[in-house]
Amino acid sequence: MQSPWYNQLLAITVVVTIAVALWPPKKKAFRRRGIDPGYWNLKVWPARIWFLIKGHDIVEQAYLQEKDAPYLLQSLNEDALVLPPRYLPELRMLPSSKLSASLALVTSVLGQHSGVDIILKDRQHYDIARVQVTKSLPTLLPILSRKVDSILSEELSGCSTSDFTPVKVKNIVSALVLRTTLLTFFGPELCDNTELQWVMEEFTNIVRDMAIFMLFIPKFLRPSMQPFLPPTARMKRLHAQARTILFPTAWNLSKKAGGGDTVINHFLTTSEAVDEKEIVAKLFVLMAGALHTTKMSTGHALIDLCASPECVPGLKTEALREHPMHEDSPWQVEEVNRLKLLDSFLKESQRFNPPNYLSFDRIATATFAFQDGTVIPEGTFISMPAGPMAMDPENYHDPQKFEASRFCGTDGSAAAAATEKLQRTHEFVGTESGNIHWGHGRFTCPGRWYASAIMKVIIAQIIRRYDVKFPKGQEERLPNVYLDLIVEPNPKQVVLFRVRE
Ligand code: HEM
Repeated sequence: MQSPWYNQLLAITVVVTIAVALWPPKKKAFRRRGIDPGYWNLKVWPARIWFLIKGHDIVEQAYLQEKDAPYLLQSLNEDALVLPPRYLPELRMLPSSKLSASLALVTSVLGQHSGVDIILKDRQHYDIARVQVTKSLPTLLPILSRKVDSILSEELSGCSTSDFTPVKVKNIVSALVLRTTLLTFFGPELCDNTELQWVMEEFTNIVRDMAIFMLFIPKFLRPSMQPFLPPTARMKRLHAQARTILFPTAWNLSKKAGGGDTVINHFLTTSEAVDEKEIVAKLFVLMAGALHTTKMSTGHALIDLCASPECVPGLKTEALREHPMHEDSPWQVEEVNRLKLLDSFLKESQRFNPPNYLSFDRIATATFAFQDGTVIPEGTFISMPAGPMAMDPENYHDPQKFEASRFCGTDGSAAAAATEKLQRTHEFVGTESGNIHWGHGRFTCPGRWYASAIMKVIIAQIIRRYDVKFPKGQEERLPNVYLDLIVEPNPKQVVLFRVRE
């Protein structure tokens, strides 16, 4: 007769063997790039750090070596499945019941711990950016145009027609984008409120700090630890501060604006019951998304003006044709829409400096299979290699060459002659094969018409009013800063400004 110890040992061995067999590394079918976090994620930290330092190179190399093969990549938080572009047509047809962009956004910043998950409640933030903000552009843009002018005059008050004045790109772009965005969100009374400016920028810092804390805490402990972490208290105070600034005045402001084309007013008027806490939470997330991306893209564009001085005369001629120098009236939306060369320049700048090297982030909310049989299990975080796609000769002729007129022909006439559909893909907001910098499909950035319009006004006004160039001895852009996959303009970059005669 066998001893009870023998039976127990046998039972334990069987259970462990089954557990190991049923618990292989996640999504084993796909090749892995970067460092494998290994069984039970034992090597997850080396994998995360490697991604932080080398994420950009890993994605680039993977595309060059095997662009049609999906691969797994341990990013800072989630384990992402990077899919090749050939799956895009199928992915864009999938219903929102199978793919979620908002959930991917929340997951990527561990936003369930910092309140970013408010965007999962409904689509109010998305609809306001897409519908109300875009519809308000004809009335909003002239107001923003005047604001751009006054910010430029303030920030460049030391500039003259005789000498060039050095200005940090980061500072001027930050002032322009932050204050115009606050004007759009809260109206003229609040856009220059420095406390509100600080509050709105601080939100992103706290979300980042919370995510960093959480990475060090095992998943199952996170919800119980969250209330005791320093970012939680900071976030609570920040929300309270925002409500104090915004809510005594919000209704009055909206009434004063005569129906109110501010984002806060759109939230108030489209909410069934006004819940200040919820509105502030949604405003924070929308503002954070709008600010960071628009600042980066505008910074890149300003630097590209200096890096490609040969494209400035054409852009200047176009801007002066649509808005002659003697006119001190603000830009109108129809005039901005006619800036086709500027559209093309901004698209080319974005092609070279995408906001993120991976785009089209989604979470599979149900298991599905592609036509080739590849199965994407529920819960998979998927992405696409936006950066390398934009530099693929299959998508763009001579992709390494910066061609300001690539999307419209040298004088803009090609775009004018093209069909309406073609014209639309040639706009900055348009997407063509190889371009997923605004995302793709049914969740494409809903704020892109607004972002494009304000960026065009900023760059067109700089071109009309100033000569810009790099400091003496600098011919090329300082290298971009890659923090994992985010492509930031170099924070040290300085541009010289001189008032045009
Ligand atoms: C140059 C500036 C901008 C860039 C490059 C950009 C890019 C993007 C990208 C890539 C996405 C993800 C789309 C997808 O995965 O299909 C996105 C989503 C979004 N963007 Fe933008 N964006 C910009 C400006 C703005 C602005 C100014 C607003 C608001 C007025 C805005 C509001 C949103 C919203 C609400 C989402 C959806 C978030 C969600 O999934 O819930 N964006 N944007």
